[in-house]
Amino acid sequence: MKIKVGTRGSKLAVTQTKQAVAFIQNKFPKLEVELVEITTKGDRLAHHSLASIGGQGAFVKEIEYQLSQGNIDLAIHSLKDLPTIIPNDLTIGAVLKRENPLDCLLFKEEKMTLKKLPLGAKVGTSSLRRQAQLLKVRPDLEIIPIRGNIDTRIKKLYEGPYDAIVLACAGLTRMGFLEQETQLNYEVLPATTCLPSIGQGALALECRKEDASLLSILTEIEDKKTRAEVDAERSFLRMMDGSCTFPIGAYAEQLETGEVRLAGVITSYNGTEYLHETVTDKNPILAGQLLANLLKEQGAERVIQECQEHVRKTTLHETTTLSKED
Ligand SMILES: NCc1[nH]cc(CCC(=O)O)c1CC(=O)O
Repeated sequence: MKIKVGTRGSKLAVTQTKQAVAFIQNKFPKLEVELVEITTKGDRLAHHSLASIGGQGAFVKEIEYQLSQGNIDLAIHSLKDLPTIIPNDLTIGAVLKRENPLDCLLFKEEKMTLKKLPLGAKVGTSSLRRQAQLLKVRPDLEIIPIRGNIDTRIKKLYEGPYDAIVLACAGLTRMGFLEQETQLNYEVLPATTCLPSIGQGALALECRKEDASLLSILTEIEDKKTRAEVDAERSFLRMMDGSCTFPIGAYAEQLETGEVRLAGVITSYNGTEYLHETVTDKNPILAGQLLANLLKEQGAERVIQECQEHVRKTTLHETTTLSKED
């Protein structure tokens, strides 16, 4: 059997596609794979704001189109970039065992930590979720937008106005940036400080629903624990209407009992309003729904609406805007 695997051209996308393909071929050595590079609107317009090019979905839509058309058979995405609702003819055939799901602060200076950053230090992120959770513990920080792929952002840390930037551990690890010889100065942000983006650290393997032969392979390589965890996180996001722009984070962990413990956060843009809850349930989808309902009871919808109004007001005259995720 031979399949075409689509990937974006960014270094991270190519790296993680190759890692996933190697993993599949290790279990199915007879599977032949051809890599097809797809340039998305999001990649071509990397210097524009995400909101102006159609949000995070812009990276995904063109790849899904090629999948639906049959030009490729498999797409490998960072799950956190994949909207909770995907086209009807497509499905997530497998999720792979996830990397460290947490966020990471990279510092310009050696031996720096979040606690030790000087008053008013400049932190680069275009993610409202990261901004809000950082400002909750350090209201004095100055948040400055930053875009571009991982390499570009690390370069900007050293060449730009930033004292620190925030990136996901997973991408940094896959690209080898957290190995000792790179000598980057970093601190992993614990879930108690910064809940990650829904699905962060996991790779999703998307294919056509009707592609039974590929689906049977994907079922075999699926990491069931990761699937349960991201099902819970995505169920929560779906209930909160994750297509909109507001700070939302979640982290699920499947316990030894099989139950899923799910923590979630919804905040105002600067973290002064902060709704945080944890639920545990044996059904991941239900866990997500329980959590969403708990937070709604505490006023989540008002916090979200106020945040969206703030974003609308502050981004009217700017070319660079904040997005749900960066
Ligand atoms: N939207 C950008 C993006 N999409 C996936 C990752 C890497 C982390 C992952 O796979 O979850 C990143 C970079 C980042 O947020 O630092």
